[in-house]
Amino acid sequence: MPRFAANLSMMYPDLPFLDRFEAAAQDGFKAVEYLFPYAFPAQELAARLKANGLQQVLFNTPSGGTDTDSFAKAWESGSRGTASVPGREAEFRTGFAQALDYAEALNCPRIHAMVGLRGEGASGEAADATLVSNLQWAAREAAKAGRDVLIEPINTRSVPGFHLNRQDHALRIVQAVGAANVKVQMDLFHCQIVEGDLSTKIAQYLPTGRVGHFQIAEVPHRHEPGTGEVNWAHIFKTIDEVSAACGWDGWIGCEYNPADASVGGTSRGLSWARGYL
Ligand SMILES: O=C(O)[C@@H](O)C(=O)CO
Ligand SMILES: [Mg+2]
Repeated sequence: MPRFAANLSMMYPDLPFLDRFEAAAQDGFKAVEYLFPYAFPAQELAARLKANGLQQVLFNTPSGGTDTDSFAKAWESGSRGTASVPGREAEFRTGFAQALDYAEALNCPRIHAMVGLRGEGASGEAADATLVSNLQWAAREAAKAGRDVLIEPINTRSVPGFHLNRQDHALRIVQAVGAANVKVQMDLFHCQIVEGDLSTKIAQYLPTGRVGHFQIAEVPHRHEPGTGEVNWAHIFKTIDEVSAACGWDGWIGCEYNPADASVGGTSRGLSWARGYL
C-alpha cells in the first residue's frame, strides 16, 4: 500500500509550524516532510517528531544564503537553489553541509538539493556541468552518513526559469553523476503539467532504482487529490503494483495546499486518504 507523508510546509496552514506535527499524527500520518528546517533548532524538531511518533522522510537544502538569516531571505527573494548555478558552488556546499547536520539530528534519510533558476541567456550546458559536479561532491558527503541526495524537476508555470523541468533530464543528470545515492524526486504535480502520461512515466522510471521519493498534488490548482484532472486511484494502484514488482518502498509526500485553508480544513480534506492512512 502507498505510504503517505504529510508536507508540513503546505498542510495545516491554520496552525503554527511546530503544532503541525501533532495535527499530522492525529490524522494518521506516520511520516512528514517540509521545505526547510533551518528556522528552528534541530533538537526542537527532533522532539516534535519523537513526541508524535513521526519519521522525517525529506527536507530541502537552503535555497541560497550562507547562514540562518540569509537562508530565509534567499527563499523570500525568489532564489530556488544553487546546485546548478555557476559561481555559487561555495554557497551550495555551505547549505548542503547545514542540511547534513539537520539530517543527522532528524534521522532523515534523504535531502532534496534544490537545483535553481537559470538566468536569462545563461547556458544550459554550463548549468548541467555545475549541477553534476556539485552533486558528485554532495553524494560523497551524504554517503558518509548513509543519506540520499535528490533532485526535483519543477514546472515552469509554477517556477519560471527553473533549470530542471523534465524527468528524462533529471535521469540523465543522475546517470552522469554516477553515484548510487543520487536520485530523482518525482513530483507528479510538476510531471503532469510538463509531461503528462503519469502512469507510463511511473512504470518507466520506478524500476530504474533512481526514484528516491514521490510527491503529489492535484492539477491544476495544487490542492488535494480528487479536486482536478488526475485519476489518483489509478495512479496509486500503479505505484503500488510497480513498487511490488521492483521492490521500491519509499514515501509519497502530500505536497498540496488544502482547498479549505480555514481551521481544520486540512483534516476535513483528507477523505481521499482515508483508505491509506
Ligand atoms: O515541488 C515543490 O515546489 C517542492 O518540492 C520544492 O522543493 C520547492 O522547491
Ligand atoms: Mg515538490
